[in-house]
Amino acid sequence: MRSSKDFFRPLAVGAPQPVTEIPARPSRAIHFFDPSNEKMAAKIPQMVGTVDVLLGNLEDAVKADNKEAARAGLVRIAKDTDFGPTQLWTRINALDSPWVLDDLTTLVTEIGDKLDVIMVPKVQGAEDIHYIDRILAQLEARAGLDRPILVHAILETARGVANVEEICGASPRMQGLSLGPADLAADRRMKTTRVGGGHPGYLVRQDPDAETPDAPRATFQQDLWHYTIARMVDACAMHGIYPYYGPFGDIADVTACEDQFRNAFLLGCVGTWSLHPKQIEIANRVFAPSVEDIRHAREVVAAMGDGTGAVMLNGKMEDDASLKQCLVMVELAEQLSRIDPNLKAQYDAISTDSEV
Ligand SMILES: CC(=O)SCCNC(=O)CCNC(=O)[C@H](O)C(C)(C)COP(=O)(O)OP(=O)(O)OC[C@H]1O[C@@H](n2cnc3c(N)ncnc32)[C@H](O)[C@@H]1OP(=O)(O)O
Ligand SMILES: CC(=O)C(=O)O
Ligand SMILES: [Mg+2]
Repeated sequence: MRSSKDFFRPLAVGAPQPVTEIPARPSRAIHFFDPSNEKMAAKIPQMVGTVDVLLGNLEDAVKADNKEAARAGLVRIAKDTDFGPTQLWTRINALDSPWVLDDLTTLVTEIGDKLDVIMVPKVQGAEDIHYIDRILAQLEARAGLDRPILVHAILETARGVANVEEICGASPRMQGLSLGPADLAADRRMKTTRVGGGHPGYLVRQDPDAETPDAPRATFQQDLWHYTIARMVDACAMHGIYPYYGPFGDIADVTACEDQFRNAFLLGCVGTWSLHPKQIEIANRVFAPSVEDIRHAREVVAAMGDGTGAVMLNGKMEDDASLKQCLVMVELAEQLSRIDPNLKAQYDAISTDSEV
């Protein structure tokens, strides 16, 4: 175990000072692209400003024969593109793969100054983060970087879920976690073949009626991912880092995608992945508080005065704790307003309404 005094010392001579806090940068959608796919890659410069995070994917979904082309493509895109307010992330190959060492060496030395976050797949425990932490420090020192690259882990093995708290706390670089429902389902030997989302077989059924025991009984589909997302949210909150839903593979089913994203937002996630351009709009809408929620939250803030005691507002009790819930929403709306003029206009219009 590292001494708490050493936790914020660089892990290599000449590496940048570790951060003491992870900045709350809006990241409603982490948009995946394959840098070896020329058609997709050509679209990336035009997507800057339309999405909070662009992620050059090097791992699963990139063919083995294209791994080197994907890495080189990402370097080229990063060098040639001004990302403005949009963050640039990458997902490297797994730590036991033949590609990961070159992924890290090439990306940090060539475009480390452009990369905000490195996503690490199939993280099993703190030892994986310790490995990444040290090698990143060495490479950052070699590249002369002046700020550390942050690390995001995908929760996609049963062991990773069992170790989720230690993963979140393993390094000051830890920025957040995403759910990896496809690999996680396989690793747990779950019996679903879908990439995220629900399953019609995972349900509860209404009790039989005593008078008509043979009458049809309503069923209610349940969320397969509730347990894992809830664990992830608590582990991230405990360590001051950010939880994200992951991929929703049924690109055509925009309704179920929106539902899954909203469940994650309500439970505490700050964003999700987008695999196809049409999922960006869904994520941007869902991972922002609604105008109604902000109107209510501002009313509570105004009614609560110094923030203590209890008041009645529209027939409901509000107190110190509900004020804190409202402040979560108000702060998120303020952060998003700084980068999204449409949302700013919608939230600003509320003040005008209530002043009239
Ligand atoms: C379990 C996991 O690990 S999930 C993470 C890994 N998976 C991924 O990253 C998948 C990323 N997405 C994709 O590969 C693709 O979107 C697919 C394979 C799902 C669908 O691709 P297509 O069949 O080409 O979709 P579609 O025909 O609807 O595409 C429409 C346009 O959007 C483009 N497009 C599709 N996906 C993307 C993307 N992620 N980013 C940018 N552009 C895209 C296509 O190139 C196409 O362009 P065109 O109109 O100029 O021809
Ligand atoms: C997200 C991911 O990598 C998975 O579901 O396996
Ligand atoms: Mg995976």
